[in-house]
Amino acid sequence: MIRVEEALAHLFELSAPCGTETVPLRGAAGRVLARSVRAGRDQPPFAASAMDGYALRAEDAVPGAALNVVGEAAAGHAWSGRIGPGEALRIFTGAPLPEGADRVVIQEDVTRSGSRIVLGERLDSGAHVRPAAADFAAGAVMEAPRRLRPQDIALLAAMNAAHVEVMRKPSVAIIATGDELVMPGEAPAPDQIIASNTFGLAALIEENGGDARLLPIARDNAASLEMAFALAEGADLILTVGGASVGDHDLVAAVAEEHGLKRRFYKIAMRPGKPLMAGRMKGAAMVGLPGNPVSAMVCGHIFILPMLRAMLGLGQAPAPRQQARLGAPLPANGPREHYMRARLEDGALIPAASQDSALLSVLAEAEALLIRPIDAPAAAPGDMAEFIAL
Ligand SMILES: Nc1nc2c(c(=O)[nH]1)N[C@H]1C(S)=C(S)[C@@H](COP(=O)(O)OP(=O)(O)OC[C@H]3O[C@@H](n4cnc5c(N)ncnc54)[C@H](O)[C@@H]3O)O[C@H]1N2
Ligand code: MOO
Repeated sequence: MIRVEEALAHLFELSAPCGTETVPLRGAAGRVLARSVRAGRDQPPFAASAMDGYALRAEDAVPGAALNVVGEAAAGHAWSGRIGPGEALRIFTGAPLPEGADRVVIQEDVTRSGSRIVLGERLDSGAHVRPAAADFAAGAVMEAPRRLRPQDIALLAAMNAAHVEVMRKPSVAIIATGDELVMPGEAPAPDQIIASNTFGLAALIEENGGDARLLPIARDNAASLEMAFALAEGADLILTVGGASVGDHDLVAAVAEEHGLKRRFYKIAMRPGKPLMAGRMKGAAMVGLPGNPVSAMVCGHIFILPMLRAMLGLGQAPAPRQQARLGAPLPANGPREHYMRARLEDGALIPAASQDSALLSVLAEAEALLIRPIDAPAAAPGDMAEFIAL
C-alpha cells in the first residue's frame, strides 16, 4: 500500500496537459483560458458621463448659476463641440464627455426652462465622470491559465475578444463493471442494482471541465471488459469502476494488463478507496476505482479532480484542504488515512454516524470529507481537523 501523496505523484506523471483549441466566446464559460488575452483599446475608450444630467466646466458648478444648454449627447451619439464658460451640454449616462467639460451635474439638481438651466442650491460634490481607461487600458492582459467564470467572460467581451484559445477538454471514458449492474431506468432483477457512481463521477468530471463518456456496462468476463477498453480508445483518461479488489470476479487488472496497461501502483493506504490502481494504457492514463459507490466518489475528489486540473494546465496540486474544529469526539485512526463523510454545523465538523462506503445517502448529505491522518490519536470536540469541502 502506498500513501495518498505518493499515489498523487504517480497520477500527475500520467496527467500531461491536453492541447488547446480556439472557441467562440459564447462557448468559453467554464473552460480554461490557454493563451493570455490582451485588450486592443481602452475601456471606456473616452471620458464618459456616469449620470443623466448636464456636462459643464467644474468652475461653473456654482449653486444658483444659470447656464446655456448648447446641445445634447447620448450613449453612442457624441457631441463634437467644446463647452465654454457659462455653457452646459444635456448629457446621458455613457455619452462621451465633450471637450471643455469636466463635471456632470445630475438632472435632479437642475431646473430647466427652454435652453436655460439654473443649478440648485445644494449640488452634490461628485464629478460623475468616468475617465478614459478607468476599467482597463489598451494592453491590459487577462493571464492564462484561468478557469473562465461568467464575470471573466464579460471582461473578455469588453476586451473585444470574440474567440479565445482554451485547453481542450480532457476526454474521460468511464466503464462500470459488474454482472449485478443495470442502468438507471431499467428494470433490475431481484439480485441486481442500479449503476450509480459512474453517473456521479461523470457529473463531477463535467462540472470540473472534463468531457465524460459513459461506456456500456462491462460484465464480469474478459471479453466484455476487453470490448469496453476498445471502446475507450482515444480518451485521455480511462476510468473503470469496480472489479478492483481480490474477489474471483475482480478482473479489471488482468484484462487491463492484457490490453497494454503498464501499472504504476495498486492499493492505497486510505479509507475508503484502498483497492485503487493506476497506470498508462496505450497513451492514456488509466485509473481503476473501487466499486463501492462512496469509495469511487471519494477517489473522484481526491485523485480524479487533481488529475483533471493538471490535464487542464492548472498545475499539480492535491484537493484543497481547509481547517475546522471538531464538533464530536473521534476514536484513534488506524493505518489508512480516513476520509470521513461529515457535515458542518456552526462551523464545526460532525462526522456521519455510519462511514460504510456503500452509503450514497450519507455522502449526499455530507458537506465535507473530514481527514483523519494515519495513526491519528483519539480527538476531542474543539480539536482542529482538516477537511475537503464537497
Ligand atoms: N477479501 C477482501 N474483500 C474486499 C476487500 C479486501 O481488501 N479484501 N476490499 C474491500 C474494499 S475496501 C472495497 S472498496 C471493495 C471494492 O471492490 P471492487 O472494486 O472489486 O468492487 P466490486 O466488488 O465490483 O463492487 C463493490 C460494491 O460496489 C457495487 N458497485 C460496483 N460498481 C458499481 C456501480 N457502478 N454503481 C453502483 N454500485 C456499484 C457492487 O455492487 C458491490 O456492492 O471490495 C471490498 N472487498
Ligand atoms: O475502498 Mo473500500 O470502500 O475502502 O471500503
